[in-house]
Amino acid sequence: MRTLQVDLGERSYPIYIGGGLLEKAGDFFEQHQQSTKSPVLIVTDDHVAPKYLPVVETSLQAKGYRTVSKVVKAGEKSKSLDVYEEVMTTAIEGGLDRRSAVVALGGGVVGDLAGFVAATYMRGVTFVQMPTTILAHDSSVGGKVAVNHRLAKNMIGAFHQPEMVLYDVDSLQSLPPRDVRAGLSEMIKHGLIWDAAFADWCREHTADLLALDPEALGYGLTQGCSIKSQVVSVDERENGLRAILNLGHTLGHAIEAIGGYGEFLHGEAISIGMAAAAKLAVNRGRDPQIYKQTVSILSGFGLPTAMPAHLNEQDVIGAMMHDKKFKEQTMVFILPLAIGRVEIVSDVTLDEVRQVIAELKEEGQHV
Ligand SMILES: NC(=O)c1ccc[n+]([C@@H]2O[C@H](COP(=O)([O-])OP(=O)(O)OC[C@H]3O[C@@H](n4cnc5c(N)ncnc54)[C@H](O)[C@@H]3O)[C@@H](O)[C@H]2O)c1
Ligand SMILES: O=C(O)C(=O)C[C@@H](O)[C@H](O)[C@H](O)COP(=O)(O)O
Ligand SMILES: [Zn+2]
Repeated sequence: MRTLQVDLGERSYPIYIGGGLLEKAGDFFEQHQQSTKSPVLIVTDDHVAPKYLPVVETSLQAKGYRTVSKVVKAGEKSKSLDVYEEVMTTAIEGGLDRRSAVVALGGGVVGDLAGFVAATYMRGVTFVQMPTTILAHDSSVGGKVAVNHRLAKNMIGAFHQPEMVLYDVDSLQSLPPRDVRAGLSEMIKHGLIWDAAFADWCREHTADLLALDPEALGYGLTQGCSIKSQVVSVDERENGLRAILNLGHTLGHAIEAIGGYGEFLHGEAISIGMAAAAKLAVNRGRDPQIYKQTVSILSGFGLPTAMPAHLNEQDVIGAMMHDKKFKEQTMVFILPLAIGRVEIVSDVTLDEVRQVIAELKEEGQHV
């Protein structure tokens, strides 16, 4: 097992990464929740529950915790205020008190939803992340929790750090291939924003990662979590540096929203967004190799890098204008300076965005 630490003063917490950890959930829980046996709410989805819920329930119950479970429908649509209210109802009916914990057992959807419940139930209770997707190496670390609004992603949320992240990498073996690829998109992002050598390593280990080779996965997830926690430790609430974690998200979130939170997976939309950011950087005079290399690594993983032809340019721009990063008539974009290095640029005009959308549609015709 590898252990990383997210350094945030009194809100610091460990990330445990290894095999067989869900079976030991009760032991880890006791270490972190020694003083209370208040009921625990486990939030999961209907793909994850049949596979991993019983083992977590059994492990917690064996240590004397009473558990209450809420199984939501799998998929991005469950990151909604309606489902949030349903989970709250389960928490209240289940008798959770102020010393209770909420556990997110699943991917980023369950993590963001359960985290927002933990942040707001009785004004905030303990939160534990048990990620079961590759993508969740990103979402389980850093404390951003939220649900979506019909008009814009993650619009209703909070910062609420977990007490610990228990990352059982054995669980990843049951992921469908599409979710494997989408999860690797955020792993590649961590290389593109922070560490050229790690981006290279991802490219060189494309086949191993797609095949869920345990050694490659363990290394890749540890590096991804480590980069994420280094950034978050410097800037917990996104007053500056943390914005770099948003590479590809300005456009990506718009694509997810206009796709009705289901047509495109988060990692897929972010892949298109990363290609767009690289193209924008090149249009602003950066080395054309940046775009070529970005597209090469992403497409090597089978990720999309072209703007889908059926997406209407005006709809995309309209959705982007609801984003947290829209200010007056300009957009904040994270743009690559080179592979492994990015800058935060706050003066990208809508015309530049229109041009990139058109160019990425053109690229799509050559795929
Ligand atoms: N809070 C953050 O910092 C942050 C960071 C990145 C992404 N996110 C959010 O994360 C979400 C995407 O996360 P995701 O890609 O994990 O999606 P997800 O939670 O929907 O999981 C993807 C799919 O895999 C299934 N699944 C999960 N674990 C499985 C397993 N072990 N075996 C088989 N199937 C399994 C799920 O049921 C789902 O169908 C988005 O909402 C995105 O906005 C948040
Ligand atoms: O943790 C962060 O900060 C990120 O930006 C990570 C992103 O991968 C993630 O999708 C996040 O939820 C986006 O945050 P938002 O503030 O743009 O909604
Ligand atoms: Zn993301």
